[in-house]
Amino acid sequence: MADEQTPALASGPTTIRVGTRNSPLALAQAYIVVAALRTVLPAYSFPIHGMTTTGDRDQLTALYNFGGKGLWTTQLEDKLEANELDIIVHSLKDMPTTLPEGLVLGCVTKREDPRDTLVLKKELVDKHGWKTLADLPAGSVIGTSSVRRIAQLARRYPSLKFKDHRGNIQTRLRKLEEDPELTGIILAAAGLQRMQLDAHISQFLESDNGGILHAVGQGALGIECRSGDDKVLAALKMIEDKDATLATIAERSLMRALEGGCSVPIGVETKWVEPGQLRLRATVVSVQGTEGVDGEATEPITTAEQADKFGEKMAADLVSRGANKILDDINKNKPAPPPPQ
Ligand SMILES: NCc1[nH]cc(CCC(=O)O)c1CC(=O)O
Repeated sequence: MADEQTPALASGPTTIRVGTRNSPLALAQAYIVVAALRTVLPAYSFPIHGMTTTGDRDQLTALYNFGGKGLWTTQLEDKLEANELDIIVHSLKDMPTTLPEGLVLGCVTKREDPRDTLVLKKELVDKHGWKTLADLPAGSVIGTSSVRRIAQLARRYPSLKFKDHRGNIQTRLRKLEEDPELTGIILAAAGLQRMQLDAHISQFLESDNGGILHAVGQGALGIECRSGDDKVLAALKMIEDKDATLATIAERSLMRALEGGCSVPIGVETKWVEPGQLRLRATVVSVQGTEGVDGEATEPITTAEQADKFGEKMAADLVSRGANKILDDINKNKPAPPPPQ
């Protein structure tokens, strides 16, 4: 955090306009970022503009958007480019690894717990005392639409069944209780924690011993801005978290190098095993969970360039051991997007 304001922050307008999607989670995240900005820039104001995007309205098209071109983000980015907004707050995991020209990832803030969690149907917990995936009988149905989650869970728990499950977090929690077929659902810890819904969590899915790796960027917030906007960049620098930034740079460069969009089954985990020493684990799994290529390495990381190289190196290692075959199969079998309506 800067002790003194840079000249860019000390002069000119004192308003930073904040764009976000309109979902309860996105709004909660925008409030978190605005609260952090207020503590470092108390004289500034941060009006929040919520927007319902195509991705929110049309979940079918969004699902087909394997390439990660960001149906959830382009309309907000148009407003950023048109100077109608100054920053956009995103779940980093929903941000494409390549941004439109002229826009940059201005900062990554302190990361929440990046793990996935299991939320079990209350009635079944009360009746059977189930707590974890290992407690569930064969054939239990887990709701999730994430290929990454399904593929990894199927690999570890081959007797589970999966059912498509979408909507915002509140909707998913409601559908879990209402749908007689479902035993449980998988949700990111971070989203539940940010909305004080973490009492619903039955189990944190661990990464050890062939466990579940989370999505690239999961649990972190990414703030997008114009590349030449010195004032905003200086403000964002003050709320940046260095560890989260370097770790997510490595994760995103791994994904970029594998040309994976948000629906491609790449799981990762980054941990600072000691200060300046980053351990990166990654897995690329086939859609049915029958094949997988795993990687793990620890390197000294203190700069963005090193983090970027680390991710690329891991990607090359995974490819040399067969990850490209899995990704090619996925791209071959990718359904054509539905016609526009
Ligand atoms: N794809 C939706 C999405 N984007 C970010 C989060 C959770 C918050 C985060 O990972 O930062 C979620 C919900 C979920 O996966 O449970």
